[in-house]
Amino acid sequence: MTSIRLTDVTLRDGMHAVRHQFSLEDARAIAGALDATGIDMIEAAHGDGLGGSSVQYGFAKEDEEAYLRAVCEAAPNTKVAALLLPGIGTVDDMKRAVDCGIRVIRIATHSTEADISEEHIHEARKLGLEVVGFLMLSHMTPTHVLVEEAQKMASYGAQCVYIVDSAGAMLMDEVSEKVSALRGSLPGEVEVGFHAHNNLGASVANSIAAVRAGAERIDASLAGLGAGAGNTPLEVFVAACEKLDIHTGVDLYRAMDAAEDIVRPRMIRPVIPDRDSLTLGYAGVYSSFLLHADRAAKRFGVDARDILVELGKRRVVGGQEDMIIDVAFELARSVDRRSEGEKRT
Ligand SMILES: C[C@H](O)CC(=O)C(=O)O
Ligand SMILES: [Mn+2]
Repeated sequence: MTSIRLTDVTLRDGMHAVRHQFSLEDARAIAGALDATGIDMIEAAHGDGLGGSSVQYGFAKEDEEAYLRAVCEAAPNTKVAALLLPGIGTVDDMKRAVDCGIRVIRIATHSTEADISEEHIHEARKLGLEVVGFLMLSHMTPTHVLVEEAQKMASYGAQCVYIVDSAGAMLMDEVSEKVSALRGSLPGEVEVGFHAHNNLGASVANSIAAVRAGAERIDASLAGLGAGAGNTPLEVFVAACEKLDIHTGVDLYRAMDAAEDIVRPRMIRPVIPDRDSLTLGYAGVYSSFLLHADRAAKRFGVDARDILVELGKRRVVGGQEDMIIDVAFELARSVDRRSEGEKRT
């Protein structure tokens, strides 16, 4: 039987889907329900990681430390992790998170920029944290480059490196190719992880493909709550794993109940591949751009899909959120110019 470890991201990636507005009470309820499932790890933070609460990424409802303390208290049997994107979060943010009780840090960079994780990984190891490297928008990066980037993270001290399908743009063959290349080239003691988004409706199948290709850790979230069309739904993935004899250590019924009774009532929109979130996967765009693009589309009177397709063509990456407004503005201006031209003829 294959055994894997799951990390739940409802209280971090799921934050994007609720505009970072979970209350402390929401966090406690979700963390407590997850703790009861027996899951290995829970990630909690602003959707864009430590220090993410800002004009650029959207203000969170609660103070970061209060939020982390609430999750650690409500989930005493589960390791709590935080995400940190160098440039958004700092080493001081990480130290404060350690004081709140986190035991794991996941350091995220664009999939060709592992070198900016070196200092943070070193500092995290000095603090005694378990360290995971998180290579975002992995679909944009050829496999041999991804392998080099993962090797850099491992050489800095990461104990696990994730392939992150931030755009939900990958399908099973690509997942298998990338995961098995990492598994074949990293030292045996460095685990390989996979983080999916469901924009093409393939998150569960992709996560199973990752396990079959050698991934030891998989991310999931209750009811799939996450950016875009969400992440791999935890309860669905656990059920699929049971059928395939893959051991996760998660209690299926408790996960189903937590998804249904605790998370679904807290959703502010259905987390499904609808026309806009599907376009993220189709165009290969960062899932957390979805709500920003929806807002820009309304403001400038254009179709959010046109914004997302143009962002995909420009290969825009995380941190370039301001481009969403630029593109929406340009699209609106070209529509205005066309209608001016039509009036003249
Ligand atoms: C900051 C992003 O939301 C990290 C992530 O979950 C992804 O890239 O996917
Ligand atoms: Mn994600």
